Amino acid sequence: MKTFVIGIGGVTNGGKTTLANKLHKSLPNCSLVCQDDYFKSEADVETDERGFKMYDVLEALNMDDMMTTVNSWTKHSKDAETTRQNQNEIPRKSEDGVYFLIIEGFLLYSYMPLDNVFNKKYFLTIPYEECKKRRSTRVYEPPDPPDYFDGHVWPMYLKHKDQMEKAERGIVYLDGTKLEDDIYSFVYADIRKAGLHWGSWCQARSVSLAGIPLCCNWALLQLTGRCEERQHPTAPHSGSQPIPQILNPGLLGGT
Ligand SMILES: Nc1ncnc2c1ncn2[C@@H]1O[C@H](COP(=O)(O)OP(=O)(O)OP(=O)(O)O)[C@@H](O)[C@H]1O
Ligand SMILES: NC(=O)c1ccc[n+]([C@@H]2O[C@H](CO)[C@@H](O)[C@H]2O)c1
Repeated sequence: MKTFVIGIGGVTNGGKTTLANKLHKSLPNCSLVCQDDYFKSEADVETDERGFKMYDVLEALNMDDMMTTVNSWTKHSKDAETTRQNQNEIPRKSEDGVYFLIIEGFLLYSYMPLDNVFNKKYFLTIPYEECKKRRSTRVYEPPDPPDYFDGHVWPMYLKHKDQMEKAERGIVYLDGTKLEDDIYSFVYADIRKAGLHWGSWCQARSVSLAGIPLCCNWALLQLTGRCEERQHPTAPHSGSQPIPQILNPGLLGGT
């Protein structure tokens, strides 16, 4: 089984959906899960002391349902591969045989059950002013009440980003003010680059699935010197030091 799970996280209006849709169209055998599809109904979302509906926290989302979807995709990919092998189909080139899953959302990297699912994590950032401007053109259901951006959305984003950075686990930051096509081309090339070492990568993943801690795979990859993939087998509790990844400084987000 060859699967590759891509996280497209980031700030509200950072361009996650735009990027995820482009990748979804261009990657073969690719599925897409959008976190926004798992919001609870308005009545089930808590209200804070100022009267703001607290949409920008994990509790506003049915994350268990989202995980069920992700796990079901993993199972289906596995079943599809088994069926193909049972039918003695000619094995395709390794890259062709990969099943891609894109998970897109604004609160991906502080939700622990998803953490080991990702093979590659991207995070789009845009500055406060740009974010506020883009958000003001959007109409959510329910629409943002006055002062919602400053009173709830942006503070929750900063909190989430802070938590994420404290536990940095191989996230590639993207500057969401760059041209849409440039961001897409960079990410697409980065994913293809990861695919170049597909064989060893899949081996590492199946070892982890067999129950050996991911940190062992991490060590294995370091020993074999496959630097490009160091960030993949992320081990949140392994105690290993985060390895900064600077693939394309021009696209790095700094906000
Ligand atoms: N690279 C870009 N440069 C300028 N504008 C962009 C860029 N990418 C997306 N946009 C615009 O920003 C707005 C938000 O984009 P998009 O819906 O992709 O963001 P998002 O992160 O999915 O937002 P949210 O999750 O909050 O709904 C849209 O109007 C989109 O056209
Ligand atoms: N989709 C929804 O139900 C909903 C309702 C109200 C607000 N939001 C906003 O969506 C963004 C994530 O894409 C968050 O910033 C929410 O505030 C979504």
